[in-house]
Amino acid sequence: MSDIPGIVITGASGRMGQMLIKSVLASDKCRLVGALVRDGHDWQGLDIGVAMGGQPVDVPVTSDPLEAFAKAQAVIDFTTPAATVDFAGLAAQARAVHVIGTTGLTDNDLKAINAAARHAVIVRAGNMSLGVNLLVKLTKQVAAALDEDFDIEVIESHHNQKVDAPSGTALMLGEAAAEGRGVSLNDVSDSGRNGITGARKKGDIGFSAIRGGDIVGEHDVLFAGHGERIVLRHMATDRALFAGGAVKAALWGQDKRPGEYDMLDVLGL
Ligand SMILES: NC(=O)c1ccc[n+]([C@@H]2O[C@H](COP(=O)([O-])OP(=O)(O)OC[C@H]3O[C@@H](n4cnc5c(N)ncnc54)[C@H](O)[C@@H]3O)[C@@H](O)[C@H]2O)c1
Ligand SMILES: O=C(O)C1=N[C@H](C(=O)O)CCC1
Repeated sequence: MSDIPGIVITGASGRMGQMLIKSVLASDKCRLVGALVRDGHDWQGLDIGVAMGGQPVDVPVTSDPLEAFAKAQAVIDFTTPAATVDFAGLAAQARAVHVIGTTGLTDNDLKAINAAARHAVIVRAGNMSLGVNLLVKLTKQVAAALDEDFDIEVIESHHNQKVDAPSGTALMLGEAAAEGRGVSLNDVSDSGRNGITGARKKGDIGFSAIRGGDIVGEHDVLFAGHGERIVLRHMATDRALFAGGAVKAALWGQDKRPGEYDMLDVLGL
């Protein structure tokens, strides 16, 4: 029995799942103890190393979350909102740190996750990269320094398989801009413009989503004034960035009290 934390990766066959498996296997600070896929997936029962086209790593793929989480000190979860809500309850039952990267969560999903965080540590962020979390801080600072003569627009680009919009990152940036301005994002958010929309409403925070090809994730926060524009930009070119942040969060959470945390907590920003 090793004393470094054992980690389960959910959605193991997904884009982020596979990247997370590689990150955990490459780390000497944690070990892989489980790889979870949807029930009926053809990887079930295979060794995860072999399923991913490499050497065996002695971790069979399972579709039983209870069995997998019982062996884990942390669960890293980049799946779908419905799966993540289920996993939040089960990870809390197992007293495992639950790192949530899943985006597209509704207010009801967030309530369920918040309830699970009464019993266990949950770290949730729409983006686990250092760069984006720094951008969140900068966005709040710039929004606080400028008045409503500067229109704020968040523009995001992602690959053509992404299912939610605006992206989790865009919403984090929009929340930060709204906080800087001292308003609630719900009151000023404007996304999905189409048709005769009328002139832009002063004070609104706009969102635009581009989907195409294999774009990993790009975000601009535009502050457009009269005669000048400020653009804060982050461009991700490698998903390893998100996986590295998630593993860091799983380790950080090991000695924390139950509650809901984010990457600003983990990174000390
Ligand atoms: N927070 C971040 O830094 C960050 C970074 C990248 C992606 N994401 C988010 O992570 C999520 C996944 O992204 P992706 O590109 O890997 O998607 P993906 O579709 O490639 O992977 C999702 C995987 O989850 C699996 N899954 C669904 N329900 C499941 C269940 N009940 N049990 C086990 N597995 C289940 C699917 O089979 C799939 O393999 C999205 O919400 C995305 O926006 C967040
Ligand atoms: O590929 C995705 O999906 C991504 N999702 C996150 C988001 O919604 O912001 C982070 C970037 C990649």
